[in-house]
Amino acid sequence: MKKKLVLIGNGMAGVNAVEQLLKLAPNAYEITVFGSEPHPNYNRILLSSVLAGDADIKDIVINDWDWYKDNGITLHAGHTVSKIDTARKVVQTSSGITAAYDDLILATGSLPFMLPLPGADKEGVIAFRDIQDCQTMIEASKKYKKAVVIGGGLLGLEAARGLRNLNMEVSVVHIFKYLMERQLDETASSMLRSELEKQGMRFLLEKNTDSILGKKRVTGVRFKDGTEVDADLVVMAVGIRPNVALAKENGIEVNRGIVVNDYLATNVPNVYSVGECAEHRGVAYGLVAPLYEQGSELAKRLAGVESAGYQGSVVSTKLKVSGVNVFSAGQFTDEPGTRSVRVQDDFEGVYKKVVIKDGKVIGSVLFGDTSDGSKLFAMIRSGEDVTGKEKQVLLGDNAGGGAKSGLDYVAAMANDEIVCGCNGVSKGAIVNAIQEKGCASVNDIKACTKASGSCGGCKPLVADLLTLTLGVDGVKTVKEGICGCTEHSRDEVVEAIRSMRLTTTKEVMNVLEWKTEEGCSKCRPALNYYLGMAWPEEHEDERDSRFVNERNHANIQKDGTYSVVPRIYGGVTSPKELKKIAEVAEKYDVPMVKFTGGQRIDLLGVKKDDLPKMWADLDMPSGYAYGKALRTVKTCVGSTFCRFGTQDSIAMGIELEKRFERLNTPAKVKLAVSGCPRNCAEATIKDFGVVAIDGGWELHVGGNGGVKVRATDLLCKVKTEDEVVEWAGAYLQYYRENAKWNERTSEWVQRVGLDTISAALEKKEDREALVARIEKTLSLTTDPWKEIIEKDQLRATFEELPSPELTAAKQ
Ligand SMILES: Cc1cc2nc3c(=O)[nH]c(=O)nc-3n(C[C@H](O)[C@H](O)[C@H](O)COP(=O)(O)OP(=O)(O)OC[C@H]3O[C@@H](n4cnc5c(N)ncnc54)[C@H](O)[C@@H]3O)c2cc1C
Ligand SMILES: NC(=O)c1ccc[n+]([C@@H]2O[C@H](COP(=O)([O-])OP(=O)(O)OC[C@H]3O[C@@H](n4cnc5c(N)ncnc54)[C@H](O)[C@@H]3O)[C@@H](O)[C@H]2O)c1
Ligand code: SF4
Ligand code: FES
Repeated sequence: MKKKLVLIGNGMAGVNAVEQLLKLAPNAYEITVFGSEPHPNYNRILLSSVLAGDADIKDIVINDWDWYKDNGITLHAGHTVSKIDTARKVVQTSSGITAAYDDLILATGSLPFMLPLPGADKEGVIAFRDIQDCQTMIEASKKYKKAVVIGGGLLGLEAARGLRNLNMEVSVVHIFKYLMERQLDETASSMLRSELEKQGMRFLLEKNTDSILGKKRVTGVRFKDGTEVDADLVVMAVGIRPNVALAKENGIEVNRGIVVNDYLATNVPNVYSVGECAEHRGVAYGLVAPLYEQGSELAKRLAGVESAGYQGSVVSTKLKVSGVNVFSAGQFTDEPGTRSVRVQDDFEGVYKKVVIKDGKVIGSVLFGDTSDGSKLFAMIRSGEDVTGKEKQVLLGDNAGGGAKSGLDYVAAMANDEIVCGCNGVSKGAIVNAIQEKGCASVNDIKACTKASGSCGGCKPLVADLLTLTLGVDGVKTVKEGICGCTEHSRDEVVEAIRSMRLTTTKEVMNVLEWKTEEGCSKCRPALNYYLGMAWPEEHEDERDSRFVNERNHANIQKDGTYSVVPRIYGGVTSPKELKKIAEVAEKYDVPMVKFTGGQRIDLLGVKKDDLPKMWADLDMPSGYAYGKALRTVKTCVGSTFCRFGTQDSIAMGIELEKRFERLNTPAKVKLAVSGCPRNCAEATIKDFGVVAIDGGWELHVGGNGGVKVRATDLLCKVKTEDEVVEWAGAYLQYYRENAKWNERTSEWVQRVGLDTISAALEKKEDREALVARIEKTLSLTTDPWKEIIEKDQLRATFEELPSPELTAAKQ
């Protein structure tokens, strides 16, 4: 008869131990699992990705409901064990379910630490630990604007990034002067802070929280120094505590965590513990890699496989915030007896530090370029002697001597050594996937073994293993599908549209065998754009494939109202135009009239059914403030009035705006023209910036003043106004034809490189061909609001009344 195994805690550590046990001894136990959360086992690590909008809840399930059934496991999800009778070997849930065991695993994880502040029980004060918390944040972001995250550690910063992606204003409160002080030194921490500030996060450092303000729901946070910050949502990310209450109440020895020996056994016979709740040699871990190592040892023990037992783990961390590469491992601070090698490149934003003691690498911090992370981590764990080649550890062979390459490292790894700590995948499992299952790219390996699918820190090692096993030529260059509905890349899709003359999204989906019938919110607008770009005459814009703002030709606001932004060429208006705008604002009771950063006037708080009437009364062109299109052309006063001006920037700005208005582009496009190098129109943070110089103009490209600030690259200098217009047209069309949908010029220029763009535009005949194509497209555009006003059926969608045709059809 099978023995009975009960697992309390359906989380990452406990279920991983069961998975490993099933591999070693599939028939040894009848298994019962209890989990408080009403979900199957999921990857908690990826909650950060769910919050950031990069993954769905369904994508993060590790073992679905069927897995339990297929392995004969009884799962009680949504049930909390409240009692363990260690004498009778029975557990009981608060809902009354009982289960007898021969062996019991406690894997109850941790509880987020909630600061015991006055007001901490208010609505809107939460932790970030499980699916429920994640959903609460996503819901809150739909209604509220201001989030405060308390704690500038890994969790706090990942929460902050996610909340920024949800369009919330985020302030991170941290008790120390430096962020992530448990993982980074001051230099790396300062670099991290300035990078995150560029992403729009605000930091309140050295702040000790005093209380949470508000009546029923939180409205703010007060600090001990008397200052306050507004908040509609407060996320506490100030650390975790092992969840030990159940063990303690039932006579199992507990210190900070549940005390276990090298075989993960507690002081009570047949009771084991793994995961964040367990304390081994005085350490309770908070990262998955060590928990999986514990699981592996426990599985061996339960399966009767001899082993040396668990010896403790060295840990490494990687912050999962897109656009920021941070790695930390081992002991990274300088102590007596340690020496370190550092490299700092402020131009590239790179910092690397390796700490060495007694000839061995004992710790490392990397910022900006973390590609050496896995290699350094392997060195820390192996304790290899690097005496005499300390510099090569960081600088590679350029520093002389013979430090090992990444390939040497993976070659030297033992087969059972873990490559992907997040998913507990060994070198042997990866090599097996390559040799036996035909995996030939990092993506294949991810799909097959899960390695590299969580924090991504092991990707370089996985790539090295591929090269080692298959040779450079055998590794598949990975093409990324434009979304989950297809494996076809942007270039393949555009090529198919062109070569097969596909003109509707349905055709594209059929011909390229889309996996879903209707596509998704990512591919449908992208296809609609590519089709319009390739076939401006033949393709009919598919309104339903556009986002709500573009469908309605107005920006939806957080309260469900819209904004109206008429075009004001070059930011130049007249008393007559201003009077008209004022009259319309009064007539429709517009609650707010505001100047935008792009030199125009925003009428905010407009009801949907007033939109067509207001546009009819305004009789001005749409400013496309809502679209992936040319937005504004900002100008300074230039030589007309300014004593420094060398050229007429206003006339140039108006010329460009009139020429390119209504142009559909992969992502929004902003232009600016400055009348002299003082650059008052801030042309060097625009998608296309024009700066007047003595005897001509400088043309700048790829700038961005938004979340990721980027200064432009200088494309070229030209002499005449006509040349400015020609280059602008050629550049915009080249961008339209080559960028991915939703890719800003700042990202595109970095991806394809300025040299490629310069080469494509260098020859006059190439520029003229591009200009001819952009002019064709422009000649086919019409003002959307004029069209809506004129067409009853379109107007009816705004007035929320059935259109005359529909009414007639029903009668
Ligand atoms: C947002 C986020 C991002 C993270 N990112 C990373 C990362 O990038 N890298 C990394 O290494 N780590 C990361 N971590 C930490 C990692 O997720 C944890 O170390 C890991 O999940 C701990 O696993 P565990 O099984 O010990 O605990 P848990 O995953 O917490 O599982 C314990 C489970 O037991 C259940 N339980 C508790 N008591 C009972 C009871 N009495 N009866 C029944 N069920 C019970 C709990 O509800 C829970 O579901 C992250 C954590 C979070 C929250
Ligand atoms: N990428 C990753 O590896 C990753 C991501 C998220 C979470 N995690 C893990 O999840 C667990 C929880 O993460 P965490 O960041 O909450 O824990 P943590 O203990 O690593 O960091 C908490 C941070 O909050 C700060 N803090 C403490 N009290 C504060 C206060 N009163 N006001 C402001 N700041 C305060 C601390 O100085 C510390 O930097 C950890 O085990 C962590 O390793 C890991
Ligand atoms: S950029 Fe030069 S010309 Fe334009 S306003 Fe500034 S100083 Fe005057
Ligand atoms: S180590 Fe995190 S995904 Fe592999």
